[in-house]
Amino acid sequence: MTELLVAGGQVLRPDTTVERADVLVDQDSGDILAVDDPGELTGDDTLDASDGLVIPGLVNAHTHVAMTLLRGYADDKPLDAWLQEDIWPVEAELTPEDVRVGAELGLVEMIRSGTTALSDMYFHVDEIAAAVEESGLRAVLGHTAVTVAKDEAGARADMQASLDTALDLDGAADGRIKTTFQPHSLTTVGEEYLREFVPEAVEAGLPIHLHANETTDEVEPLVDEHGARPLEYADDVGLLGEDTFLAHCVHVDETEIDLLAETGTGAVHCPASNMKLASGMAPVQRLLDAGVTVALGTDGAASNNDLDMFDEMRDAAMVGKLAADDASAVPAGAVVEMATANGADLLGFESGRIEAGANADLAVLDLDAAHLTPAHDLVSHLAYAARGSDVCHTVCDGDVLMRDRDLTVFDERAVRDRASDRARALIDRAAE
Ligand SMILES: CSC[C@H]1O[C@@H](n2cnc3c(O)ncnc32)[C@H](O)[C@@H]1O
Ligand SMILES: [Zn+2]
Repeated sequence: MTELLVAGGQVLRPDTTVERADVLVDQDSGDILAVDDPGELTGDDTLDASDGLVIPGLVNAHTHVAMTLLRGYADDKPLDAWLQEDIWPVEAELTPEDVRVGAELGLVEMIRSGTTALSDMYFHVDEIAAAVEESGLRAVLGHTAVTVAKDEAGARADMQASLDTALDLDGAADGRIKTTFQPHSLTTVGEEYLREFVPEAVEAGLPIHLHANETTDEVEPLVDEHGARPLEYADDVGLLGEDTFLAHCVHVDETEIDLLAETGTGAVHCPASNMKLASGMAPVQRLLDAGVTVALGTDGAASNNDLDMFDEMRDAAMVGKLAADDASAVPAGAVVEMATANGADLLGFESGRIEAGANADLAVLDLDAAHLTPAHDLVSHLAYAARGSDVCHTVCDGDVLMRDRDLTVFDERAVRDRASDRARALIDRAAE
């Protein structure tokens, strides 16, 4: 057995207290073996965390990782216009190799900023899976189906591809890859396709990930068409349940919040994307009060415009207070739980907590920085003051993916160069 000792750090424990401890990792199983007082444990290899804060690896529970290629390409528009006028026309030109390079760039950014698990919605998923396998990270992947503007054969083929991808890819990368069935949203997938394919996905035991209740432009036509709130309709077609998580949940009323809680459906809050696209403010404190499991996601880099989960924690706390008109709403400890344990729970990973038996997915922040001084409250710092660039070591599944800010996976310079070249060529193609 090869053992890694993460030594001398202050460690964020599952109850969101912080104590000085050593963390011993079994690199063969990829699990945490023990958390004990400093000096009590020994390992074959040591990661020095003596000036650091050791946290569970962050969980980005809703993203489109390959969209890094479109970072800064189209800004300052609302969701519908942004997708229809800018994003979808360019995405139609994306090749499998583009998606591979975009995913690699996003995964590099995640490792650098302490994210060790992601839940992704996109296409050319084999390329994303290959990038995830190479990265050493953990991911929930899937092919996202859209049926609007397709003929029946095309629509059914896309839904079937979502099912087949989820079934085929589950367990890849030695179990670091899991999958979800992914209807894109309640407006971009027709009711007949949801009624046909959702029961098949449920029958096959597949978890489900979709966008829901993101904008009023999406909610109002659904209410008009179905005479019910969008999540009542989602429940009627069988989408809600303990294995489903919904990205956004901005415009949810009390009935829908209760429905999420009763059915055990998760919500992934994407505060930066919701602010940038002016989609609205999600009622996060109300969701938490109702007992809904709320995780955090960046959404894609084209609507954020980065994949830094520290930004997301800060944004979630800030906009959560504004939405509740209450400075005590969505406090630091709550956003840290959303970005760690809650995300892991929704994605179905045994990570998100630093305790014996959990996956050894963790990040170490260098606390030796002006913006982290003084250290009254390190949970406060995580939520309000820390940045992705404070992360100095990242470990996933027991493997060190970044040590002293040097990546041990990917040739970062080459990934960035290829991504720049591919992004330029893509935009040129789309403009032709
Ligand atoms: C068909 S693959 C996934 C699809 O989702 C698009 N997308 C990116 N951000 C959002 C968002 O906030 N709401 C809805 N859809 C979004 C992405 O561009 C891909 O086309
Ligand atoms: Zn999204």
